[in-house]
Amino acid sequence: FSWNVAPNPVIATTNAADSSIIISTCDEDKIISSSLLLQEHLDRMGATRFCEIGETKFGRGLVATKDLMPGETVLRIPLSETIIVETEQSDHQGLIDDPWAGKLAVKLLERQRRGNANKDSSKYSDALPLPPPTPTRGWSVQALQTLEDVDTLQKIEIQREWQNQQWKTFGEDFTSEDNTTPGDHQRFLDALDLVSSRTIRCGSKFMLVPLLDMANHASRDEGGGFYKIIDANGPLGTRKKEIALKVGDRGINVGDEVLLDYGDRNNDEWLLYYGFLPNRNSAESLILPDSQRTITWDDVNGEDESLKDECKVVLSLSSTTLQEDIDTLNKLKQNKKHNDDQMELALNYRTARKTLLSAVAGVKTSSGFSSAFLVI
Ligand SMILES: C[S@@+](CC[C@H](N)C(=O)[O-])C[C@H]1O[C@@H](n2cnc3c(N)ncnc32)[C@H](O)[C@@H]1O
Repeated sequence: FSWNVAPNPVIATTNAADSSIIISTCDEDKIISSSLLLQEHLDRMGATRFCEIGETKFGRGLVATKDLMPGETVLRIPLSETIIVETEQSDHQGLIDDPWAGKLAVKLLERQRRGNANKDSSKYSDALPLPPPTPTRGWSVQALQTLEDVDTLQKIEIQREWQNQQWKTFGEDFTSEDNTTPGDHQRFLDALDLVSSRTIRCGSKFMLVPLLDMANHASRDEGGGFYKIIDANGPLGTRKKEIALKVGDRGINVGDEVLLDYGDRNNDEWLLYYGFLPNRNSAESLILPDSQRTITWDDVNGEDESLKDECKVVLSLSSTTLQEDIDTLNKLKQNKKHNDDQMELALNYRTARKTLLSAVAGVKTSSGFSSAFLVI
């Protein structure tokens, strides 16, 4: 089990930075109070939890309220509180015509709309944060150029097309009750971005799970947990299905952040769907532009000289060295201004890419690639 959804190649034609975000509010206090209302609502609906919403080093997250051993359950949410789309294409990921994301986005927006009449319906959507800062959401030209990779720019474009396709296919479902109003398109794209960064998958079920989806990511090695659907006792001797979040191999102490392993994916996918990059990504892979060969960390210390040479050529095409990029990134972090997030993410992406290229090429930098991963 894992956060095993590589959402479809995704993206957007409108510039999100220029348009108002409608699905969630920018007002942090409001998100916090809505989160607490959601937590209380779930308690009333029979959730079991040994964690609570809290501020963590990754922003909002879940914090343990007691010590827990590896494999213990930290959170159980009744399946009736989740938003589910069933798909037959359970073995395929990233298919451009795979409809689960658009369908989930519509369901999410419907819940929000129903909230006007029934407050419980919108408790989940009210507590959602802004969509993550993926490159399709109004990145500056400078930030996009900083990625320094034509293939990545192409993927961003494909994702944009995919998002618009989803709007064409599912937008009508969402607007059928009234006519399309200004902002509907952006509202749909926001929902799609949220869905793409928060959905978990169990077999053919794609699910938005309140509270569980507030767990931030860490790999299993770094203490990330996992989830599964379980049978639990319901009222009057009945049985009911729940989704359980289980503690990872390191166990958790009270006050620690409860983390979830979202699954292995390369930095392109983290960037495009989640809007962040893990510090260490052992699953990083990239395609060399000339030979179209894929390199991964398994290629480090290999004996294929042509592969090494090609990596050196790719590195030589950049106007900056890895060390220069690391220095720039560190400077940016030290003097961080409000709107530097895109640049930081883009530079992180670029340094991670060059770190892998240097490692496979066998090129040493002063920071040393032998640490295997770039941890800044
Ligand atoms: C499923 S949500 C996790 C909860 C989220 N922080 C919230 O407030 O609802 C996934 C999003 O959380 C953020 N996130 C999760 N894990 C992260 C990590 N290890 N580092 C930085 N951001 C992370 C990213 O914005 C990601 O798109």
